[in-house]
Amino acid sequence: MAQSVLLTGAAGRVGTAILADLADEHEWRLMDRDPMTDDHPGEFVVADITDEEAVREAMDGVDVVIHLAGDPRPDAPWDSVLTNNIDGTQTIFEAAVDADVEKVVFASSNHAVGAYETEERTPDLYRTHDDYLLDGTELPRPGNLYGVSKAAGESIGRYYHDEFGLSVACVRIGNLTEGHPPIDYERGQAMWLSYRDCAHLFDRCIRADYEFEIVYGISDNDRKYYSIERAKEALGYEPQDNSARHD
Ligand SMILES: NC(=O)C1=CN([C@@H]2O[C@H](COP(=O)(O)OP(=O)(O)OC[C@H]3O[C@@H](n4cnc5c(N)ncnc54)[C@H](O)[C@@H]3O)[C@@H](O)[C@H]2O)C=CC1
Ligand SMILES: O=C1O[C@H](COP(=O)(O)O)[C@@H](O)[C@H](O)[C@H]1O
Repeated sequence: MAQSVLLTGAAGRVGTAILADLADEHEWRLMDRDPMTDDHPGEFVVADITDEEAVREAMDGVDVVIHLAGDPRPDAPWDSVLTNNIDGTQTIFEAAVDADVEKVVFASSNHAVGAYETEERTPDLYRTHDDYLLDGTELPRPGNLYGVSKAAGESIGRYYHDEFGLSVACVRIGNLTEGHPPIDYERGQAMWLSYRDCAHLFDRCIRADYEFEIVYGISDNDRKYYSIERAKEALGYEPQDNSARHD
């Protein structure tokens, strides 16, 4: 069934991948601090996610929030991730509870667990012969302040689930690259997420029933150190792409 979905950070790369395949699948309300120049479905709200009043207005009548807005730079400074990724995310969750939203899907990141990639484990970790696998049950282990902000976002989601019963899915997105896996970048190839698998995974997050989930958002790459089993089991994720099938 089509859902009414608020998509924050709609003008960015992940938002673009989602809307490319799902524009006609749901009723969209899009939010970003930058206006969107391309054609887009639904209403577009130009607002910052730290603007509580604007967020509350945008949340009215919404079933599901996909929360992408934030500073995506792995080297982002603390003041930016504190404002955009941590404070902004808390504002979104608080407003979602007050608006009786059913589900919030949070764009987490591989960088929430980046420090598992120790010197001893890499680069073997990025290759098919290595069987080391993170499955989403491990503790966060960020390798930068951006990763800290994503781990904080997951904890904020856990709190709003436990305290208020909101359904929450945290997707630890790998490396979203359009058309083909990253070139000459083993780490990126192991965590590649194609545009169509990205759209499909977020569609499953909109449609599936769950309580609180942390899943990895990558394609079905031969080389992988993130398990996609939980995304398959809990959400019905069926990826079609694999970085090993590209040159
Ligand atoms: N692209 C990727 O491979 C990955 C992305 N992610 C996460 O997915 C989300 C989306 O990332 P991308 O689309 O790649 O980034 P992007 O930079 O292309 O898009 C982010 C969008 O959010 C908006 N935004 C940022 N701060 C905002 C604020 N305070 N209020 C309103 N809008 C704001 C920006 O204007 C931008 O349009 C981010 O949270 C990022 O951390 C996580 C892992 C990998
Ligand atoms: O969280 C993110 O991760 C991807 C992949 O990380 P990288 O350090 O291997 O580039 C990154 O491209 C994206 O910008 C970021 O938001």
